[in-house]
Amino acid sequence: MTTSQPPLFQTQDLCISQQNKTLCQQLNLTVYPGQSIAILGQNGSGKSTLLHTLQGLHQADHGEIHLSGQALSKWTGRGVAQRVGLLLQQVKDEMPSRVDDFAMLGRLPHSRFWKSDSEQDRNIVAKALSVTDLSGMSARDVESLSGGERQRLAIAMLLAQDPDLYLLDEPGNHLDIAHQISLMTLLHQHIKSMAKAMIFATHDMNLAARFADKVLLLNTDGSYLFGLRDDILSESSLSDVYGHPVRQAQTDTDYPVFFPG
Ligand SMILES: Nc1ncnc2c1ncn2[C@@H]1O[C@H](COP(=O)(O)OP(=O)(O)OP(=O)(O)O)[C@@H](O)[C@H]1O
Repeated sequence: MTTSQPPLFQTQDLCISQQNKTLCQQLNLTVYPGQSIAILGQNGSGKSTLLHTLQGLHQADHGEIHLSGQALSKWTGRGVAQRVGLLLQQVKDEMPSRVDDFAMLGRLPHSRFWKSDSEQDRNIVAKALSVTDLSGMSARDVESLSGGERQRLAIAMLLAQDPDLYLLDEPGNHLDIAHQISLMTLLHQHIKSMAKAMIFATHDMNLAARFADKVLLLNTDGSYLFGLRDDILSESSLSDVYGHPVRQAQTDTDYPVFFPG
């Protein structure tokens, strides 16, 4: 991780609400290339709404969002789609489509409408399907996939999109532990080696502890804690944010491990 480069992404005094319910007050986030940020908070605390706001899908009440030094509102939709990718928590019902054609949709922000898929596009999609363990299913219909396979396909499409900033809403949803760890490791290594960044919302304290450099704890009143993982994650801060006791396990891992008390 380097902080000598300019930030990839920044929010200044961001305030977000839904139907008059305050979700985020005066949020100041700075994300540098190579950084991984986890968002933790109770159900309904605003994790998904925040991710949607960071991609421009939800309008903030107040504050600024900057992507690569320019206000998000100044980028074209295509410019945002080339730079920011969002993994939704719930994938809407897909149209009937082959798995590889569906993953190819990730290349849309980079393609010219009068050109068909290039060999480079096809190679990128083939690689995305391979690393998500879907190569053997590329000719299958999306509708025939299991929940975990659909989640891997959504991640494959995102990898094909190749954004600078990955916004991931519950990336571990539906995944068995082997795929959870392998895909989070893959994304983590990818953003480190390619100077990209990711912000992921999760209910898994241990995915956050293992894969985040920084953590945002969102409280239900819109207040928050944000900082380096080891400054933020503790038995008391997690117990406070969840309203339930959380204990830290004694382990020899280089990341903390927590469990509900
Ligand atoms: N379109 C909407 N209209 C009205 N209220 C909404 C809408 N979308 C979200 N909300 C409300 O905003 C609050 C935050 O929702 P959000 O989905 O961002 O929370 P979350 O932290 O991601 O929750 P979870 O952990 O359950 O996924 C919730 O109270 C939710 O009911």
